[in-house]
Amino acid sequence: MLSRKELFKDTLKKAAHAWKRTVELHLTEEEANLLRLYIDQPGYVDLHWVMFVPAIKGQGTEEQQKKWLTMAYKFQIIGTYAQTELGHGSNVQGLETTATFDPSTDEFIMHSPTLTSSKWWPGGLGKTSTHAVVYARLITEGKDYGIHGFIMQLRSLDDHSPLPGITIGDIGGKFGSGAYNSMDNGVMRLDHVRIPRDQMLMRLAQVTREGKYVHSDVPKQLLYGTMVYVRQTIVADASRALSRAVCIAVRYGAIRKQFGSKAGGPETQVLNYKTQQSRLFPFLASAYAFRFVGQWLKWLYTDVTQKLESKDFSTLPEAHACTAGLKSVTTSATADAIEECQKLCGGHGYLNSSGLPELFAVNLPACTYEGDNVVLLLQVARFLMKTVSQVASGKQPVGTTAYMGNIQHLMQCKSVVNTVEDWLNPAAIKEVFEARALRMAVNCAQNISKAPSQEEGFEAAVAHVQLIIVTKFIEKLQEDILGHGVKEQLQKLCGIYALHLIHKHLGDFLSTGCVTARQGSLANERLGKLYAQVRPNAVALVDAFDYTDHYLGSALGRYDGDVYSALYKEAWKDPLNETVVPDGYQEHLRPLLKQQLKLSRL
Ligand SMILES: CCCCCCCCCC/C=C\CCCCCCCCCC(=O)SCCNC(=O)CCNC(=O)[C@H](O)C(C)(C)COP(=O)(O)OP(=O)(O)OC[C@H]1O[C@@H](n2cnc3c(N)ncnc32)[C@H](O)[C@@H]1OP(=O)(O)O
Ligand SMILES: Cc1cc2nc3c(=O)[nH]c(=O)nc-3n(C[C@H](O)[C@H](O)[C@H](O)COP(=O)(O)OP(=O)(O)OC[C@H]3O[C@@H](n4cnc5c(N)ncnc54)[C@H](O)[C@@H]3O)c2cc1C
Repeated sequence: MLSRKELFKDTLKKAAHAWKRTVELHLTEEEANLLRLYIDQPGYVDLHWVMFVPAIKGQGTEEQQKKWLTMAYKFQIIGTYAQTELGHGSNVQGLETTATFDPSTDEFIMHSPTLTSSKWWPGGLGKTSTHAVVYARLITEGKDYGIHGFIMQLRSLDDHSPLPGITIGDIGGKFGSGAYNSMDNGVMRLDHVRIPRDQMLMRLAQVTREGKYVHSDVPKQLLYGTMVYVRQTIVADASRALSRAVCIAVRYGAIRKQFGSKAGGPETQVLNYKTQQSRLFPFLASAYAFRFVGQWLKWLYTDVTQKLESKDFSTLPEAHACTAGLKSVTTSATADAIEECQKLCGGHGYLNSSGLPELFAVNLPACTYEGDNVVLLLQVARFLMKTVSQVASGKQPVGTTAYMGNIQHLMQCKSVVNTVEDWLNPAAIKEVFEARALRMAVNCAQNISKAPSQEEGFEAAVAHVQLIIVTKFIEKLQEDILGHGVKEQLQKLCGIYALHLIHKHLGDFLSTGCVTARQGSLANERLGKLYAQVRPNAVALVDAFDYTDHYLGSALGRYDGDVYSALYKEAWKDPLNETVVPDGYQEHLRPLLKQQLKLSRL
């Protein structure tokens, strides 16, 4: 119900309070991040911690880190990540902003040469940030060395006004009434703004006092390292958002009743309808699947970071492919699922008080930010094509592509599934997913060799990423899982996750010969049985997410199920209900009604 200005100020207030508590309670960086989650409104702090600080950590020298991170940790400065421009987003190499070295003053001149080079979108840039890591083309000795990161002060630390040569503002309202409108995504034009040479982030490359460009011995892809880090955190965000939506839809489905009453008896809970289960339970399974793969991805990222510190860059391509692919698949599935959860809740799901419209609006842009999902899947495809060609030349693949080493078997194997029960076997499931992913990648590599096209491989990338998610779910079930019967429930959800993908992508499985039509139909039969088995525990499985009513923010998803009185109470809070006769009655309704009445009496 807040206006844009009120919403923005409310976010500033909450973020400031969280910061105060962080200091008072001496929270670690990880704990502070968790606390920030409960602000639950996008705001400048997200960019400060999730992008500004990691960019300096990953791309700054030790000296630069000491100087800037000390200030950033104490919130003496607030930073953002200014990469995207009005005319350029996905194609980072196409950015136009320039950083031209001037040896006479030992400074870089930061400039926006065109309208399309205006920085556009960075969160917190519009009204809040005092500093930014700005990405620009480095030009020295008359040569363009491509994109590099620079730390720039944007606003005065005394009165917050923009520094000379910097034009800065908010880019305007966004999708939905609340959602991302709490964030001041910004626009910035630079008019020959000078910054000291040592504000170029110099871990990857340096410019000497004389203006000579020197590249370090680290791969230039580390320039994109911040994006790898954030994509990994976005997978965890997606699983959280999806579990919130599913929690609302499952709990409401157990309360809502329609049809089916016999002789005046109670109607049927909509959650008992098979159509409702087949639409909703795959999302329940996905919420668990994304959580487990998110935990694994966090481990992978930590592992890669440790290797990078000891100058082992070998796992960087895999980390890029995994983070890009999983960010893409999980955020797309989550946005689609939240939208479907609204429909699963019928008309009430469309009310803001259901919590679903806000959840959708705030998570939808995750399909775009931090790399458009299609563009990222094409990066995965590129990685797969390289791996296929390495396998062809005898190299043994490792990590998430290790299955490709089993090429002889996987290219010709036939699924062992013969009965409905066989689809309970994790090894049988894994094999068909591996065979499908490999066959699609190999087909794609063959097509590309005939008619090279960058866009080939999208589907193969999806198949590979789905295999990763299924595999990590199966591996999770091999761990010790506490709690009576918990493992059995998770096994059912794992089955639902995998088999619903077989159902959804049956065309791929059939056309690659991984599954026969009969096996596809057995998978559907198994799926129907699993839905029925999960039904009695569905509410417990969403209660297990352990969300408070306050955090869930939904009249439909209340823990106590007292949905109708909550909806009724929420309706009366609407500003339209502040008066019985609405504003505007005197000017617009009354004259009209009176006139029509007069006419009818003539
Ligand atoms: C705020 C959240 C709201 C939630 C609601 C409330 C809850 C609050 C809780 C908050 C909690 C957490 C908050 C999380 C907040 C997230 C906020 C995010 C805000 C968004 C920020 C942004 O969007 S920043 C801008 C992002 N931009 C992009 O991602 C651009 C995408 N484009 C690219 O990355 C590149 O252009 C490209 C990879 C597509 C192409 O690069 P290039 O032109 O160089 O070409 P190549 O394809 O030739 O690649 C060259 C080689 O480099 C390899 N590569 C590419 N990328 C990487 C990488 N990242 N790492 C390693 N290697 C990489 C590529 O594979 C090629 O290798 P070879 O094949 O070996 O040559
Ligand atoms: C809420 C939000 C917050 C953001 N925060 C920040 C921030 O803090 N800092 C920052 O720097 N940026 C930020 N961004 C910008 C974001 O990173 C870009 O929007 C994103 O990288 C996509 O780029 P684009 O908008 O240029 O889309 P485009 O690349 O123009 O995409 C348009 C369409 O073209 C398609 N397409 C593009 N290239 C290809 C290709 N090669 N093959 C096939 N299809 C293609 C895409 O799939 C898409 O459908 C934010 C964006 C949003 C929405």
